[in-house]
Parts: sequence; C-alpha cells; structure tokens
Amino acid sequence: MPSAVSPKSELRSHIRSARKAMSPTELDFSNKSLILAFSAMVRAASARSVAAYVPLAAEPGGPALVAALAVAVPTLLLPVLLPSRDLDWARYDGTLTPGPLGLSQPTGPRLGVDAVRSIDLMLVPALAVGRDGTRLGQGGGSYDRVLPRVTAPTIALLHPGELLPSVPADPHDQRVCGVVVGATTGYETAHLDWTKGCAIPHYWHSIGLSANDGG
Ligand SMILES: Nc1nc2c(c(=O)[nH]1)N(C=O)[C@@H](CNc1ccc(C(=O)N[C@@H](CCC(=O)O)C(=O)O)cc1)CN2
Ligand SMILES: Nc1ncnc2c1ncn2[C@@H]1O[C@H](COP(=O)(O)OP(=O)(O)OP(=O)(O)O)[C@@H](O)[C@H]1O
Repeated sequence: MPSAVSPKSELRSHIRSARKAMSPTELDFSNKSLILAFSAMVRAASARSVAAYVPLAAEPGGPALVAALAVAVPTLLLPVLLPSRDLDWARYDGTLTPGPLGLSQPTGPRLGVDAVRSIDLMLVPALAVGRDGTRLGQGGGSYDRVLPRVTAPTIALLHPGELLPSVPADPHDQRVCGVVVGATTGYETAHLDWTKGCAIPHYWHSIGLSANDGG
C-alpha cells in the first residue's frame, strides 16, 4: 500500500523538528552568521532593492534579520500572503502586523505581485535545498508562483544540515540560485554555495562563494 505521508511532508516534519531541537545558542550562532554573510552579499552586489521575509520561529535569519537588512538597503520588500497563496509585496517601513499562519507582515501600501520584477536580490525562505537548487518550502506553493517573475539572484538561508544532496521535487518546483548555510559555532562563518543553473555574478567570487555542479 502506498504511504499516506509524502516524501515532501516527511522531510518538512524532519526539518521542523530539527529546528525546534536547536539550542538557543546554536540558533543565535547560525542566525548571526547568516545575517553577516547575506549583508556581505548585499554590499558586494551594491544591491539597492532586496526582497526578503520575516522569519518565523527558528527560521534561518531569526528575529534580527529584517532590521539588519533595513539598514543595509534603501528598499526592503516583504511578502503579504494573498488568499490565492500568491504573494503581494510591501516596503518595510519599520512596522509589522500579525498576518495568517503566524506570519508578521508589512503594513505599507501593497505594490502588487509584479513588484519583485525590479529587485536586485531576493532572499527566499526554505526548509531545505538540494544541491541542484531545488527548494523545499512550507508547502503553500507561494514561491513556485513568485520565482518565475524574478530575474535577480535568489538566495535561500539555511541552518546547518539543511543543504542536502537532493530534496523531493515536483515538476512545478522552482530552484534557487544560491544558498547560505549558517555556522554552528561562533568560530565559523556561514558557508556560501551556488547551485546548478545560475551564473555566479563575478563580484561574489570575492566573498567566497563556491560553485558546484549540482551533483
Ligand atoms: N517567514 C516566512 N514567510 C513567508 C513564507 C515562509 O515560508 N516563511 N512563505 C512561504 O511560502 C509565505 C507564507 N506561507 C506559509 C505557508 C505555510 C506556513 C506554515 O505551514 N506554517 C507552519 C509553522 C511553520 C514554522 O513555525 O516553522 C504552521 O502554520 O503550522 C507558513 C507560511 C510568505 N511568507
Ligand atoms: N505556479 C503555481 N500555481 C498554482 N499553484 C501552484 C503553483 N506551484 C505550486 N502550486 C501548488 O502549491 C502546492 C504546494 O507546493 P509545494 O509543496 O511545492 O510548496 P512549497 O514550495 O514547499 O511552498 P512555499 O513556496 O509556500 O514555501 C502544490 O501542490 C501545487 O498545487
């Protein structure tokens, strides 16, 4: 008999449990190293407009991510979940309000689903990413709708252990260009990696992005 639990939901439960099991110190090290690494990427890219997300509990980046990005770029777009599960966008203006599914959302004017077409860099939430860039998200399919609109480099932030040889994929799944994997201890820096299918912008070689062949 086929299993009632899909490979994707099995992996989601596994990662969610692993995130819950991280100690406050591990979370803090990982989140700080991710913020440092992504801030370096923003500087190297001279990015002026970044789309990101407001991390849920234990999601990579943590509670300090939004404030750190807001001082690093003039325009920070954050998602607003639509009833269709597509994402609208609004500029972060210093205020957030509770939204559905425990999300915190921006309160400014909605810019429309196409606002991400003109950004310089996108941070994408993920539970896990495969070496070929395939991304496992929370299961709403939101970023599978969003990513085809984005021409800017798309980067997922991950905690240690969440970059996997492969993740279960459906035909609709969209890939990310790169991943930043947080460090477990205060002595390490986050590891930056590039996935198959995207050209590495030349300026990022200088900050230690390693390419791989997706294998
Ligand atoms: N921080 C963040 N914002 C985001 C997303 C995301 O993955 N993370 N999204 C990505 O598309 C969109 C919202 N979609 C979501 C779909 C499902 C769940 C969800 O199932 N949440 C779990 C709790 C997860 C947790 O705490 O880690 C739940 O409700 O039980 C959350 C967001 C837009 N904003
Ligand atoms: N482009 C799309 N348009 C409409 N529905 C879609 C699209 N892409 C995916 N979906 C729907 O979304 C559902 C969830 O997809 P999936 O499990 O890949 O989500 P996810 O990428 O993990 O979630 P998220 O992006 O919200 O974090 C799929 O079963 C599919 O029906």
